[in-house]
Amino acid sequence: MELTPKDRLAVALDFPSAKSALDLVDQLSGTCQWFKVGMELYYATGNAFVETLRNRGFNVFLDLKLHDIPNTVAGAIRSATQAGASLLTIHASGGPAMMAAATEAAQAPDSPRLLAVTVLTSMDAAQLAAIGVTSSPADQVLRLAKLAQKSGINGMVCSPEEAGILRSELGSGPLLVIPGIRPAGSDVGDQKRIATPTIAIERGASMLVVGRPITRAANPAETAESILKEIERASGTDR
Ligand SMILES: O=C(O)c1cc(=O)[nH]c(=O)n1[C@@H]1O[C@H](COP(=O)(O)O)[C@@H](O)[C@H]1O
Repeated sequence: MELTPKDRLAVALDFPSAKSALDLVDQLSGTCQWFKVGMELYYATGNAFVETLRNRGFNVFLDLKLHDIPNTVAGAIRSATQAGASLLTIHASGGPAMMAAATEAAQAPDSPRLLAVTVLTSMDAAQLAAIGVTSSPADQVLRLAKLAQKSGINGMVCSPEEAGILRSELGSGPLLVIPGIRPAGSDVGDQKRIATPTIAIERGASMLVVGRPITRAANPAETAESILKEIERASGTDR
């Protein structure tokens, strides 16, 4: 996937209705090219909202984080494909059989490209230990990312902390999509493994996912513009 600087920022539309999401989209149109539709908005609006964004010329990242038995995930991917999203997330922790079934279900030319979510950026070592994972977040991310790659999934979601290790271990092929982005001085909120846009890009991120630092900013378009400038500066020095 060829990425222009504008393609390297996806704004997370974590809103409860089409109206509130479109209010923000209107403010960002002209600045941003990619929007992420996650569970909150998708459960409220379904494929219709994805189609609305497509009709306005935007690229859609459908973040459904599918995690179920292989047959169910494959069916969900076929249903979601009808919406016209370019990217779709599944949980790598669903395991290799689930990821293989997902790959198989996303072979149509109009299928979204799949991204395997490794370890949520809201989790730290203590949260992982609480669910019985005693590896460090970085080791667990790498394990899941390698499994995803073997299952035919060539895009991963991880935190900025692991972007560098995944880029060096997996090579230049995978699309590394990085949430947990916090421009200097912004609220951390519920995120645990975070970094600035510059650090994430320098570590090899393909695309950054930014929600609240933009959607809750006093001037979302200005904030998005300054993040895009930061991405451009950082990519100029790195890739
Ligand atoms: O798959 C994701 O996009 C995702 C994975 C992850 O590990 N962490 C994570 O925060 N996200 C999403 O990225 C966005 C981050 O939002 P902010 O924390 O508001 O910037 C949210 O929409 C999350 O659902």
